This record gives sequence, C-alpha cells and structure tokens, in this order.
Amino acid sequence: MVRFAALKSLYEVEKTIGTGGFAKVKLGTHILTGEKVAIKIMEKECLGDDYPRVRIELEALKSISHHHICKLYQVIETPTHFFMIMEYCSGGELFDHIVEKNKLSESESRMFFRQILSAVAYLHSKGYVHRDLKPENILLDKDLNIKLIDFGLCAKPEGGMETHLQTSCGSPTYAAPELIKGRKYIGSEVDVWSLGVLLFALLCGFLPFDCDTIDSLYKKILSGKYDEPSWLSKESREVIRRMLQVDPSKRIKVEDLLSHSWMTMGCYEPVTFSSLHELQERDEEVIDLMATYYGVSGKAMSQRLGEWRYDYDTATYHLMLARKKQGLPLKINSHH
Ligand SMILES: [NH3+]CCCOc1cc(-c2cn[nH]c2)ccc1C(=O)Nc1ccccc1
Repeated sequence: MVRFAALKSLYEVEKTIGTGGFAKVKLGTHILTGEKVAIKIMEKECLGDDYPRVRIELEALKSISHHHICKLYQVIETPTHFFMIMEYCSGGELFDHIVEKNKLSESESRMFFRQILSAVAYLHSKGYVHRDLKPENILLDKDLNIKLIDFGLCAKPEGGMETHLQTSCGSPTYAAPELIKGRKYIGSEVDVWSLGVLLFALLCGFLPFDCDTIDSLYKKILSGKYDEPSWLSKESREVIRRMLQVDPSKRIKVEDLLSHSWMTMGCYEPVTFSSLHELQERDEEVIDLMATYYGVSGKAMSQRLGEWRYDYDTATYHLMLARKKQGLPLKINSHH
C-alpha cells in the first residue's frame, strides 16, 4: 500500500477506482467522519503538457457547486503531487451502465439525460463550457444520480459565452463538426452536439459516428449523417436531430432543450438547473459540532468555513452535511 505523507491521519487510502491519462483515482475514507471519498492523485513530474488541465479543473471546481457535478471537497498540493479529494460516486461510470444494459429504455434515458442537461445548463449559466462530455465522464452515485467529472478541458471564455474558442480538444467521437474542422466555435454549441451524441448512445447502445479510422470518422461527423434505428421513437429521433445539426446556427440551444417536449414527456416539468447546494443555507448544527470539536466559537468556525479554503475543514463540513442529509448520526471520530 503506497503511503502519501500529505494524507496521513486525514484520509485512509484504499483501492484504485479509476485511472485516466495523467491521474489515478483511489477510494479513500475521511477519518474524522468515516465517510468515503474519491482521491484523484496526480504526480507533477508526470503531468507534462497536462499540467494546465489540472489548474483549469481546480479553478473551475472551486467556483461551481451543483448536485449533478462531482463535488470537490479538498485540494492538497505538495512539491511532487496534487491530491483532489472529491465526492465518491459508488455507481461507477454511466458508460458501464449502458454497456451492462446494452441500451436504456426511453424513460431511463430521459431520467439520466435530464440530470446531465441540468448540470450542463448550470455550467453554461456560470460561464463555463465542458468540451469533453461523454459517458466515461459521467458517474453515478449510489442512488443512480448523475455526477459530471473531468473539467480539465473546460473553458471559461473571457468575453462571455458568445466568444469564439479555437482549441481543438475532447474526444473526436463526441466532437462537433466545427471543432474538428479547426474552425472558431462557440463552446455552448459544441456541448450541445456532444449531448446529442450522448443521448443517441443512451437510447441506442451504440454511437452515431463510429469508424475504425480517424479520417472516416471525421468525414462521417462532417456529413452529419448517421443511421437512426427503426425502433427509435419519432420524438427521440427529432430531439437528437435538433442537437446533431452540422450547422451550429441551426443547432438547438440549451435553453430550448430544457423545455423540449422530449424532456417533459411523461408529465415532467421543464428541466431546471439552479443548484441545490447554492440554495443551501449554512448548517448551524454541523458548524456547532465542528466548533465544539476544535474548541472555538460557532462564529469563529462559521467565519473560517466561509472562506472556502478547500482544506480539511471544508471537507469535514461537506461530509457531515452529506451524512445529515442521509439521516445518519453526526459524529466526529475524536480518538484515532
Ligand atoms: N473516466 C473516469 C475515470 C475515473 O475518474 C474519476 C473518478 C472520480 C470518482 C470516482 N468516484 N467518485 C468520484 C472522480 C474524478 C475522476 C477524474 O477526474 N478522472 C480523470 C479525469 C481526467 C484525467 C484523468 C482522470
């Protein structure tokens, strides 16, 4: 078991639950509360050109907080490593859920897609674009709620959401035509294209544009032509077609997707995107428990937490809040 001095007496580190190019994600336990967390570990010397992605993700995750975005609790930086302590999503990747069930029913697809759309609409409302939306970057918690991850390629265009971006990034399979053409593009429009590919994958269990060579994949995406399975409902084909428009100016906008008839079928309300976390008042009971544990006043504790330092106290506060929401007894393991 590899030991990380920086995590000593704060977190227990357990098995590896995921790896991406430059990061390893391990299951961990937050010692003070006993709650599970995901610890994303990055070795600085292995980052190379991916180093900027870490800074981008850290800055993004520190300024957003939404119930369908994997929460960042704590950041620990040492001379050799970054550690990101995050919300644990025990349901794994949406990708594996689709593979396991071969394809999802229209109603299950709608349940998941509405949550993904809520996260993306929230992101856009905060001036961010994700740019790498795909089932591998969508996790499920134990209640099968969607949690978006991997903000390493996200962007917060300086001049606002209408500013053109240029960087070509993300996975080609989910990338919009204007992006793979290397043209200037509007971030929110490329996210809508990826959402279209995603919804197709949920409903069909395979990808609309999938070829064995990059060149034929690009040709197919630029053509915008894909096979619609005959068993796909009329409404599903229509909403997918509105997202998979090669001409970005003809592509449906996120705000119109929120109230689209496919989203509200089954007497659903239009998709909302305000964050349950941001609406949340400060929890005095948790603050008082922490204040007592640290032997400081409630006011001092509240002051300290209000600075959102993403330190151990930030993690302890959020994890105790999560326990309270599950109806679990609030405890602080003093002896250890
Ligand atoms: N495809 C996802 C592999 C697992 O990755 C994660 C899992 C969790 C997770 C697992 N349970 N709860 C949260 C949280 C974050 C990540 C993540 O950011 N991975 C990653 C992204 C870019 C490059 C390298 C790795």
